Amino acid sequence: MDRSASASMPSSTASPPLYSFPIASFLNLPKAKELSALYTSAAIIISLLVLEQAVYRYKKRHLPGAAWTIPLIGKFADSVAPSMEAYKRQWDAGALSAVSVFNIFIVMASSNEYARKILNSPTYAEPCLVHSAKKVLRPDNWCVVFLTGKVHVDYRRGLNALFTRKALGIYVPIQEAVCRKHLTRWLAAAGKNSSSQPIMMIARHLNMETSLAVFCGSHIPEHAAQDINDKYWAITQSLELVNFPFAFPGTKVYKAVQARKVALHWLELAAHKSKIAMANGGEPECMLDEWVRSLADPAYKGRKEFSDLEMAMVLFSFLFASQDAMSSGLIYGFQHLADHPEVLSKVREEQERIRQGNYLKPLTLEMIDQMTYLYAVVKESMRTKPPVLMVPYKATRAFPISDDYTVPANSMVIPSFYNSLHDPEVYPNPEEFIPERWLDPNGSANANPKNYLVFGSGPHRCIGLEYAQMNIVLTLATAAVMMNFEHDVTPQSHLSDIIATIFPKDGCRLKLTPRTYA
Ligand code: HEM
Repeated sequence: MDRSASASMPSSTASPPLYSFPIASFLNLPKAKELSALYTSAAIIISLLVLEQAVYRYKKRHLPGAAWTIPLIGKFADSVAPSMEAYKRQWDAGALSAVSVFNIFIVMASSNEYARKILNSPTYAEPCLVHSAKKVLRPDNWCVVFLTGKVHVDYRRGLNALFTRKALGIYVPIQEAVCRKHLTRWLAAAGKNSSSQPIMMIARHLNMETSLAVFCGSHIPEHAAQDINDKYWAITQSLELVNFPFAFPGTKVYKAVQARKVALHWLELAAHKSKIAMANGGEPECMLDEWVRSLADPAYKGRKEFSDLEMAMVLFSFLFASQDAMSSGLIYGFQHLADHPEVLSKVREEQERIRQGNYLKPLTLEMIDQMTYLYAVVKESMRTKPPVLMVPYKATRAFPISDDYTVPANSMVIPSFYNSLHDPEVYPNPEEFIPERWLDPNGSANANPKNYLVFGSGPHRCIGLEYAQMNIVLTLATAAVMMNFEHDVTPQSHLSDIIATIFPKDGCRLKLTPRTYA
């Protein structure tokens, strides 16, 4: 007898089978009270959804943009995986266009006129960091981007001492030493592996170590710079337009906050050491020293006391503002030079002339000033591939941006730089990389400086722009004399990834070999 079969099939007269359910209750209709609650909830939800659409349409008025917004999330999907193609479609839709993400109403400004108007209207609009950026920078950080009006002007004035020509002159040997160390390492690695390698992460590392050495000199140990670099990628990755709202362990913002803690720890220690060194009569050897020295200058009128933590927070905000933008500028600089051998050979001719054949002679700011052609290369490289595509601002009150449109108060308003930098009237053949356009003082590129929005415009214009350009020039000059670089072009080389700033999708694969006379 098959006992197992009988055991598994309970008879209908025994206890009720496990799969039976109360048929009677299933057939029961919901009670009237429950029904009414159901209808009320449905009515509220439908009204809210209709209201959401009505508010969107009311704010958008005649601006181009989707006629309806996707309920609740809007264009969330586009902001999670941003692409150049989607942005270009939005910019080309109109000089002003509308979009909504999570019910945040956003006006995108793509023309030069409107982009500049936003950047130069501090009474109507101010920079607004994405949610994650505030958490990463610390909400109590009083860095420049959070300030407005007179406090902002005074604060910036106090930091000007860090970017004077005297200060830049102090930074040059530091930058050159780090650059040579890293490029030598790149060449050593290339010597062991003859295939091309992406320079994306090694260029970011070079940039990070340069920044930390310029900011802190010998007040930060080399292993700390390595530690900060290793963790910094978490910060870059957290800079999405929309993040999970709470920094729970495991989230991108949580990891970024941990990385910031490590960086602030080392920067605070460096500020402490710099104060001691300057108090003992030391000569300024880095940005921190120059800052401490300028505060002690009897001619200096601003606030004199800054705690170690306050100084660390300023330096961290510099890192935050520059690490991704500088790396993008640097990597595209390499890619453009490798793709245009005729430009690279002109760069080398210029180096030969300035260095008078002595490639080991230390660089000075005066020598860098003479690199006119390389400066044109860097300017053109960032025009064609602007590291920062746009900066989010917030309308602090109703902002009459044009004759027929007023941005509603509390909307996000985003000036985009791409169309200004690719305007064919100002830059004929705008997609082409032509450094020569910057060499003619009367040419249309130089005659229209207001189109060059790579570093923004107005009261929040980049504070580090001269240092930034000088650093990219210095790095490319050193690379041009130390190494040959050949671009391994892949189908993704000329597509851009947007990871806070823009990068070649394949990470820019270069094959490096040493130049014999460097
Ligand atoms: C290629 C490199 C860089 C690019 C493309 C770049 C671009 C920008 C842009 C577009 C802005 C916003 C301007 C505006 O709202 O009008 C900005 C602001 C800023 N940048 Fe840069 N930047 C670069 C490097 C640097 C460096 C090296 C530093 C510091 C060492 C720096 C520090 C800052 C600061 C502190 C602000 C905020 C200024 C304020 O709110 O007053 N940036 N940058």
